[in-house]
Amino acid sequence: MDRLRHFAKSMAHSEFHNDRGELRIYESVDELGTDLADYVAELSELSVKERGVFAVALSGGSLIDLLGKLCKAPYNRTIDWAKWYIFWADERVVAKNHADSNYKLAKDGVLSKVFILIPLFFFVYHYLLSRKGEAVVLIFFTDTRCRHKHARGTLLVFRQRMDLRKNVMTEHRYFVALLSFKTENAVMKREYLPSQKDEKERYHLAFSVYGYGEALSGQVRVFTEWLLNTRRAYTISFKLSQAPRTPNVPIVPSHVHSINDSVSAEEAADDYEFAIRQMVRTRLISVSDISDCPKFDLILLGMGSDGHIASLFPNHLVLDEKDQWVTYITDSPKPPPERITFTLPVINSASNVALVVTGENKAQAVHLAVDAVEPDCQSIPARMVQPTKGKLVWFLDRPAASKLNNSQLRN
Ligand SMILES: O=C1O[C@H](COP(=O)(O)O)[C@@H](O)[C@H](O)[C@H]1O
Repeated sequence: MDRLRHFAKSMAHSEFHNDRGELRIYESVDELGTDLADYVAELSELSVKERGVFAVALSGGSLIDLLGKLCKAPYNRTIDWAKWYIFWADERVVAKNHADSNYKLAKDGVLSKVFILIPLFFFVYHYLLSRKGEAVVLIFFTDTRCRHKHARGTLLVFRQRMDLRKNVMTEHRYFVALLSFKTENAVMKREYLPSQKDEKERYHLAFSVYGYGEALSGQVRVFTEWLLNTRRAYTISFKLSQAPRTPNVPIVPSHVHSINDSVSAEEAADDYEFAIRQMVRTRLISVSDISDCPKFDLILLGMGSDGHIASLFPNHLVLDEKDQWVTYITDSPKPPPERITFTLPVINSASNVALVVTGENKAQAVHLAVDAVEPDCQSIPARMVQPTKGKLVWFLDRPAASKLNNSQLRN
């Protein structure tokens, strides 16, 4: 199976190594997205095994779309999302709900598909842990205002997450059903519930969940009690506006570290560095044994057509910053002007850095960043990404690789 996967993977892209790291070149953006998700998932697994957590820094731009496969099967089930700590390698100093915010981009593209199930999942999971050996019924309600396929998707993911925790679940008999609140549908679907009265009585708890505002939750509870013939029903309700559009995977909201958007760029950079220092102190982020810099398990970078990475632009003074971990600029050549950014020492202290670049408009910058060319290319920020001890991997599609010197890499 593994050999097959390896074969399939090696067919999908060409892989080369030079002193600029590992270059992976893909025939299509879709293949790139699949391999990128695989790569992130493998690093996450490794890091969770070694350190118990995975500290990852994201960028904005086209990278977020390319990370989209992480929210889909199999990664939504197999990745231990609860162990992820998420940061931004750069951020625009705008409100979190502003169209230019890198946080918003990641939230809409990836993280919003991860938030909503958390309270429910962890609540139920911890409840189950405390009721060892007892039988439990979980009922997911939906109604016509909730689109059923999404409710079913959520149910499916929930069930899979529970099944993944086999060591806990073997302690229980549990049962999951999806019902519609509309009475006629509920009656129709009663076959999903334990049928015998004595069977019913063995289930002591009902969670009725999904898509309701406060006003309806009481009715749902009464209905649940009636169905289960028990007074120990428990109801959790979500407002319809919070209903997820796709099945979710659980990232813990407090593990998502976005910038303070209500202060100046300078203060936001200081605050962000302070937050990272706290995490280094508790070793949620490792520390480099060469510098005193944080050692992220993975930093994911995009690259602009001018060769900028994070918010480090060509010929900008902050490229020389050696002391700060996070710095700020107020004169970004690409709008918006105010940004915060990881500095090069932090990027180069990471255990892994991925540079993800697609499109022909970036081919010249890729050539200048990767190939051995004239000295003035030294000022291309992407060329300055040289992890001291870590590993650098370039994910390129064919058009982005089309100006590389080595003809094997171009075709
Ligand atoms: O402004 C930025 O641009 C770069 C590159 O973006 P892309 O859309 O050309 O991929 C991005 O990596 C960075 O995070 C962002 O702030």
